Amino acid sequence: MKVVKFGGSSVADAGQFQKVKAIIDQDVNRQIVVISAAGKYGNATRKLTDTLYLIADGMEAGRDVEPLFNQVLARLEAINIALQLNVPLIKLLHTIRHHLAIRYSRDYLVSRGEFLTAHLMAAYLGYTFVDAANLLFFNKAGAIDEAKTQTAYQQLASQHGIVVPGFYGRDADGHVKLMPRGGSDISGAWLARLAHADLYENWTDVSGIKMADPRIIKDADSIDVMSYDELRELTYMGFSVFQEEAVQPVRECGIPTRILNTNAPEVPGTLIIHDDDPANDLKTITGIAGRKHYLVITVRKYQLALHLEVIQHALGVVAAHHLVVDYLPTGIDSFSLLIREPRRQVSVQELTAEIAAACQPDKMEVTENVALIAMVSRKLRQRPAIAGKVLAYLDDNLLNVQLVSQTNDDINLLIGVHDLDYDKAVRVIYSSIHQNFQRPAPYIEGIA
Ligand SMILES: Nc1ncnc2c1ncn2[C@@H]1O[C@H](COP(=O)(O)OP(=O)(O)O)[C@@H](O)[C@H]1O
Ligand SMILES: N[C@@H](CC(=O)OP(=O)(O)O)C(=O)O
Repeated sequence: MKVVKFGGSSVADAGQFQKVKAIIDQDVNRQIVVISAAGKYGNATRKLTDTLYLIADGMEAGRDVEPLFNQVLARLEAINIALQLNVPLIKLLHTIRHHLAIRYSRDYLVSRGEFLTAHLMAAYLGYTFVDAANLLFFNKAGAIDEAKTQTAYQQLASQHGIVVPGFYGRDADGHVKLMPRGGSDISGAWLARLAHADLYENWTDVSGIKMADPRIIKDADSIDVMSYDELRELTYMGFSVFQEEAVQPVRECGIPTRILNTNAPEVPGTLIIHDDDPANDLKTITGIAGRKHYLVITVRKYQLALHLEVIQHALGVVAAHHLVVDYLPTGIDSFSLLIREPRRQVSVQELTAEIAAACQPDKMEVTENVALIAMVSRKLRQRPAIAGKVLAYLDDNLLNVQLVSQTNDDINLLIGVHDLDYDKAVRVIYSSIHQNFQRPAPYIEGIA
């Protein structure tokens, strides 16, 4: 049994729906289908989910959202008509608006993108529509309530030939709750776990995971096989092809995931397997990912090791503002907080002043607009000189490195550069990997 998730790009229009059906028809094991809201592909330049967020913003601000609702209807109706599905979209939308009038909920509204798209797909495949609000339950803490979800899954009339909308479930108070952006990957991973699937197929618009973001490196190599550990690091650092929270449900029960391309289904894509699986190849660097807009605060204090409570105080300040510290590199007399966007709650000046008051440092340095680039591989430990080689290569290309750190598990080498240098640094690092860490003539911008 396979659980198959189709991303928004795979269900963007009637033509994409036809590709999905061909894929389902080709393998009888594809019985549980998770669907995102119609996304971007071809002429469709906006995700349905983004239109729904605009409607939510408009409704909350008291603006006229009629034209946006009409856009939603027109987009889905085009699929309905082209494929002769006879899904009562006008009636469904009417019910949705009735619900919103009685009790407005942003999560409910935005989740209707997957709800309606999945209705269309169920009709097209001849599968049963199963509402995720009756299947995936969250507990009070916002995590999946596994026992309740398992019970709901067991009670399904049929666990074969079903279509489930992704991206949402039901919270402990009985209301629809959205997952983070890209959350249909998470729904699919949970369905795979519930069904004890042999494989979780995640269908998108790229032929597997590339070693680097294809929007920066057009012809980046695909990764054939990688481990969940590596994937987790890379998704955390911005590999947007797979939602980071989708890793754990499948990793824990040893279900492999394959990332596949709906537009080129014959290409094997990327297989993600258990961390200790010997099938993991010996590639030194599996991938490069990154995020921009970090704030780096370095606190210097003589004999820090004897005053570790200083770090606690700094973290207390950051936590009080609900900020996320992704990394915390430490030295003998200093530590750095690598703080991620968004930081709307507090200004940099206020934050710095509060940390100074809490830590009484000898010195503090604050750097804004830092981009972090992670080179991820389980094999870094076996090639200790790589950090030096990459840094030399960056230096040859006149890139100013603001920070270097290697995580303790040796899976992740982290390099910080200015936001403006991000794309170039990714290209340089990618190119250095391709040169097998030799130091050839400096890389020239524009020749990736
Ligand atoms: N390392 C990477 N490998 C493959 N795709 C990546 C990578 N990093 C970013 N992406 C982007 O992720 C996109 C697929 O994710 P997403 O837009 O969520 O698709 P879908 O709508 O199918 O879920 C690709 O089109 C690609 O631009
Ligand atoms: N539609 C939601 C959820 C999702 O998973 O979408 P996609 O599979 O297109 O990334 C979003 O845009 O965030």
